[in-house]
Amino acid sequence: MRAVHFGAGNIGRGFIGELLYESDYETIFVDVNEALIDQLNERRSYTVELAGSDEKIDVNNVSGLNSMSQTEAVVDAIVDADIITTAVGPHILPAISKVIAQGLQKRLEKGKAPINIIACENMIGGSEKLKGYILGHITDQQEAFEQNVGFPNAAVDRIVPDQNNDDSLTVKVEPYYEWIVETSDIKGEKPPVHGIKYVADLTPFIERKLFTVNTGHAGAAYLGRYHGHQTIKQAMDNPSIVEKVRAALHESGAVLIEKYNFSRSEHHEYIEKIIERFLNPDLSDEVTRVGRAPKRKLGSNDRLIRPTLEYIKWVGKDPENLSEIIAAALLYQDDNDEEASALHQSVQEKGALETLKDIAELEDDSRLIQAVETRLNEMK
Ligand SMILES: NC(=O)c1ccc[n+]([C@@H]2O[C@H](COP(=O)([O-])OP(=O)(O)OC[C@H]3O[C@@H](n4cnc5c(N)ncnc54)[C@H](O)[C@@H]3O)[C@@H](O)[C@H]2O)c1
Ligand SMILES: O=P(O)(O)OC[C@@H](O)[C@@H](O)[C@H](O)[C@H](O)CO
Repeated sequence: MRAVHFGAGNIGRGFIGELLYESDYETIFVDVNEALIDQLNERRSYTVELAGSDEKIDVNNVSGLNSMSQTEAVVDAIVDADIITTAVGPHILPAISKVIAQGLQKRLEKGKAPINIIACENMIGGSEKLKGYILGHITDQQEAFEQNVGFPNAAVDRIVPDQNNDDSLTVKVEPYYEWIVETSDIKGEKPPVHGIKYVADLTPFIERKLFTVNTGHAGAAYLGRYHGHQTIKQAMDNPSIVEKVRAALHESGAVLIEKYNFSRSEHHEYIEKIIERFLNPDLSDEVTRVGRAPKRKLGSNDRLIRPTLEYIKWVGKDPENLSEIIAAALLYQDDNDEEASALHQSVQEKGALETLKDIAELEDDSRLIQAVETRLNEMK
């Protein structure tokens, strides 16, 4: 079987590539990083190391293509693929949609078997979103497209920090992982990938993941940066930060428990397990990686604003800890991060609250704005 995977970065190589290999796929990684692509083609193999153990997995049968300069080859790879996956970042999905559309169109012309495209990005409805971008490039055969191309939404969870290994293809990852895929939009057979858990309704799973793992992670990153810490572990070793992150996860958790009828004790165990993962002594994860793209993270449907608005709506109390994380996100600075620079400039020009209202599409008198204002005043 053949997989075409867009994005040979941390999660692409360190998670999706590993599971595809273990499921007998040959994987063609499509990326824009020439050096990485050359190395994949030279060696056809790389290693995944499980942090905290001696276990190493050699991932074989891999190669690389450039999504910008080798479009014809990418199109042909898509024609012969059995599955397509992505892990490029939500903002890159529009950029890869045209070449995917060309490949799919050619598949349809040749009457190939149905195929599924799974976006493994940290967002709600990622595959569906990608489908929207791809549809913008599908000029004919729309009906065949709808019948033969599935875009099942997914939730992926494994912490893969930026890498700093002697071997530049090696990826060190945490042993834990979860890959959940919704069955409702699958076309043809469910892709036989070891490690995927198929569910009929992804909503509770993606919300639990995004509003616990990623809400807590963002909390550690933004509060960590505010207090001068460099890594997530250092931030979480600060007793005041770990308590605020835990309390924020109990705020988002109160909503999740209520909405999805999760067992309270199991959800509290889930929170503690995540805090333990953030404290992993065998991984070094920079707050700048976890805090990257803060404008995206302050979006209305993302890990900070959605759970805070829902806490106000469902629980009716002051979202004390979630709003402190949002305040810290508004004060976040990283000159090497385009979104962080734009955010900082906007905060300087029109103030933190106006910036938040714009990014998160909130009203002046919103309780969330008032809560964040209180926290900002306390933090000054
Ligand atoms: N790292 C994690 O812990 C983790 C865990 C779960 C989900 N994710 C999600 O996975 C996605 C990727 O994250 P990551 O941490 O692997 O980032 P990354 O930066 O390590 O990898 C992204 C890769 O995409 C490539 N890319 C950029 N533009 C491209 C284009 N036009 N065509 C093809 N490739 C392109 C980059 O060169 C890079 O290799 C994000 O949506 C992230 O939220 C990450
Ligand atoms: O990838 P982002 O930028 O959406 O979020 C940063 C981290 O929180 C994220 O990559 C986690 O490591 C991952 O979601 C764990 O499963």
